Amino acid sequence: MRILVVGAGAIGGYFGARLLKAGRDVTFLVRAKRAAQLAAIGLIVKSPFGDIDWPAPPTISADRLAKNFDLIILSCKAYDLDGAIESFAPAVGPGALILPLLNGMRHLDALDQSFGAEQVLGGLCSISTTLDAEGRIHHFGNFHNLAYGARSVGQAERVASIGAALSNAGFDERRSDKIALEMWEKWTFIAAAASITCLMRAAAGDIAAAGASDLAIATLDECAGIAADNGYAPREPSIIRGRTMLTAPGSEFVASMLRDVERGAPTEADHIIGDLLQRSKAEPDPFSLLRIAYAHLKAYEARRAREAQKA
Ligand SMILES: NC(=O)C1=CN([C@@H]2O[C@H](COP(=O)(O)OP(=O)(O)OC[C@H]3O[C@@H](n4cnc5c(N)ncnc54)[C@H](OP(=O)(O)O)[C@@H]3O)[C@@H](O)[C@H]2O)C=CC1
Ligand SMILES: CC(C)(CO)C(=O)C(=O)O
Repeated sequence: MRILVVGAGAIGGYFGARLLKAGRDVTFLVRAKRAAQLAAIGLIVKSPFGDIDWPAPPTISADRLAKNFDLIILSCKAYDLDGAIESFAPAVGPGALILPLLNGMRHLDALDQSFGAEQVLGGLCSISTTLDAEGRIHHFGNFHNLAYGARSVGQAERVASIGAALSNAGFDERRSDKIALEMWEKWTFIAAAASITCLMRAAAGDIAAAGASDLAIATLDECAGIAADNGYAPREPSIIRGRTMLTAPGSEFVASMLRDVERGAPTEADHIIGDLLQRSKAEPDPFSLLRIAYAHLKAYEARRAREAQKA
């Protein structure tokens, strides 16, 4: 099975490297800067599950793509989605399946519109990774899960065909028969985690130390309420897991969005928090924690844009 990984960043680079190491046929679609980095230092992953140092991994640029890939793993940030769709479109033949790993849900609409819903799977990953300035991928924590699944009955048979390509590759992989619900559960958690850790500019354990874990729980409950009102009430175990992660004393857990803010990078605030807020069916509350977190991130982005214009 020929796999195209779109973006060799923190997520695409991590799972792509594990797949390469497991002997799978992987090519990374990259832009010029990342291509140069990979050619110079290779694909480097630092992980508690074992480091990878893969010299000159297979890469391709958008202008050289042909329709000879079976699986396209999409791992760009949401704000790059339109450009990424344009870039990898030449690789999408009638038999290809697209597996997006972005947080949130709205990307599915854009992908369905461009390629047809029958080619777009549901997918998510739970992992904490970041790309440093030199292009190395750092994996934190002790989880690296990837879940995928059919979004319609028509996809069920085709989705089974990618199991062998993703399994036994050095990360936890799972086919889900409730992928839409799992994506909403992940979205609920990441929206709350990004909101509270960005708002506090602190890790879960620091928020607990400040005696503010109740705010983390209130944010999670607000997100879960929106999911429920949209027909995807998170199941009890996912809520308990979320509460535990967001309130654990001493925990260094932060959402990747806080790492983006701390290095002055753009954020996925619109995709992860703004879109969830927009789907709220409750009476608007001007002082909702989610709204305050979103305003905080939009103010950060406004300042970032203003300062970039001056520079
Ligand atoms: N990091 C994490 O811990 C987690 C992240 N996620 C989600 O995964 C998604 C990806 O995040 P992450 O990997 O952290 O982001 P990164 O910014 O680390 O990586 C994204 C990569 O996509 C590349 N890219 C964007 N557009 C294109 C294009 N047109 N062609 C080729 N490459 C392109 C970027 O390349 P370039 O260098 O050229 O800009 C970049 O390397 C997000 O939705 C995030 O929310 C989910 C779970 C955990
Ligand atoms: C919450 C976490 C670490 C889980 O994968 C994540 O998705 C993120 O920080 O972007």
